[in-house]
Amino acid sequence: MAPMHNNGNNNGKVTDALMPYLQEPRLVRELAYLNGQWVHGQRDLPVFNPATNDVIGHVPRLNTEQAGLAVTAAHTALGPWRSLPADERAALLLRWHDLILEHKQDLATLIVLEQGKPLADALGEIDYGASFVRWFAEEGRRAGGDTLPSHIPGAELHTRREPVGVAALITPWNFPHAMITRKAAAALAIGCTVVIKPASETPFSALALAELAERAGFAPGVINVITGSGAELGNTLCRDDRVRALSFTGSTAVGKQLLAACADTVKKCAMELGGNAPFMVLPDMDIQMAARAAVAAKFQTAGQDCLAANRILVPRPRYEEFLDAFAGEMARLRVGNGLEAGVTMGPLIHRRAVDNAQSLVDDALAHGARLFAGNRQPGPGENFFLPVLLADVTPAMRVYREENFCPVAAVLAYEDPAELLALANDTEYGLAAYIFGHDQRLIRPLLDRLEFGMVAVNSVKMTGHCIPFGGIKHSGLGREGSRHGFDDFSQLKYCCLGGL
Ligand SMILES: NC(=O)c1ccc[n+]([C@@H]2O[C@H](COP(=O)([O-])OP(=O)(O)OC[C@H]3O[C@@H](n4cnc5c(N)ncnc54)[C@H](O)[C@@H]3O)[C@@H](O)[C@H]2O)c1
Ligand SMILES: N[C@@H](CC=O)C(=O)O
Repeated sequence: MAPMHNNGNNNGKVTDALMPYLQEPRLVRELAYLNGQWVHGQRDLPVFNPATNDVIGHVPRLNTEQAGLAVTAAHTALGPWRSLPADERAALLLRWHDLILEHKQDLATLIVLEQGKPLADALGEIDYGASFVRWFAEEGRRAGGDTLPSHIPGAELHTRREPVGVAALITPWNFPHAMITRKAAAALAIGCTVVIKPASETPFSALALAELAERAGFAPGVINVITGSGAELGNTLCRDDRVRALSFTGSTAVGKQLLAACADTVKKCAMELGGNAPFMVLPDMDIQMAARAAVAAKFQTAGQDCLAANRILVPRPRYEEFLDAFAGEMARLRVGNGLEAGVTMGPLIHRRAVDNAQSLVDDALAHGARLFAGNRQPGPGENFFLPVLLADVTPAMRVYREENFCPVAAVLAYEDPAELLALANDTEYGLAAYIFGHDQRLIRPLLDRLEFGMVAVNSVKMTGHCIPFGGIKHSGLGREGSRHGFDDFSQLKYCCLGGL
């Protein structure tokens, strides 16, 4: 299709591949956003559409000096921003929220083009992302401290909740919009300024958010978006003493490196890391309903979701019945380009992810798993991997131990409640767990003993602006969303006002 628009904002470069799809091409920025200016790097990085492998545009590969300049901008903007009345910060956030929803269709289309998920899911992500902006705008007006009963005669004791300072936000590619707003809205509402480093695979969603923030009227330096190598820029942000908080969402391996890099400057660190969720089917559960829920919980975002149901645990007497039902539900998934009507599962993010999926299946089959359903036909493009159902998975297999992050479902049978709990907790991860069933005598003890930060009973959906999203063990530190979302971006100051 011939391009309809020229956004003309990128020094002669035009993202021809994106233009035909957008109502407002100016949302696509191929420059980084630093101190209220759109800036170049010395080199560029290509951005690919995972469904076609076409290059859809370029963004600057900023160097470490430019990352430092972004921190300087955020540091300079901090004083005026934190001094604004909370109502004024809230008003700006609400304007940003309204602009996001006004441009929902374009923002969702951008997600599909750079991330691959189906358009309906991308539209849902924009609603989800915007909900954090509204929530924190409102909560920021109520985020105060406490007055304490005094133990010192004549003294007045109170605490204030103050912004921690400049916050670095490093985000992944699987939710390129919502993982930014969930952090940025909390940080900004409480009075921090931010430097955002989106994943190199999906920078356009982040830059579109910066464009809308500029239109909303945020002052220069309050919101900065830097693009380039994760390792180079991430390391610079972690080592800069002016950055007082790091909020990271991504893999456990990278999170551990960043935690170590932050030790020297003793930053507040929020870590939203990987998961390996158990999906527990109880003996009294309707099997067809359980299978439908398990397919939804496993294949969302083509399995590239931190909440994906990775280890599906089924009572031995209902095992084969469940496998049949799951295979039937899985067959209804329609794999293809996320822009095509009716597609329910898109491509994986890149070829490396496809190779990893294949190697997980090969490893499981070599260790005795059964390929129950799914096939080895190629998908509709290089980065596609068709859904696979593996039965008879064991703890010896990589697909059980690792966060598999692909459309491979692993099912195991359990004999009794003790084995169910032991299998569910048998992972270094501790993000989310699902229980499907009705028997309270089984559910209550599981709620007590499951080692996960979030547990959903009879619900695939568990996320939202008002809940404290987060994991334990190697899945992370801290919570996002809810009133707890402020904790990693704020610190208490205790004041003792003596009577003299
Ligand atoms: N817990 C959550 O809320 C949550 C949400 C979404 C994704 N995730 C996790 O994210 C992972 C998938 O995302 P990903 O592949 O983008 O993760 P990743 O760890 O590879 O990358 C995340 C971010 O870190 C940057 N980065 C990569 N290497 C770096 C380094 N050495 N130093 C500094 N920064 C670096 C990347 O550019 C990106 O911006 C999965 O593990 C998934 O579970 C967790
Ligand atoms: N699905 C999660 C993000 C994890 O990948 C969410 O809902 O926030």
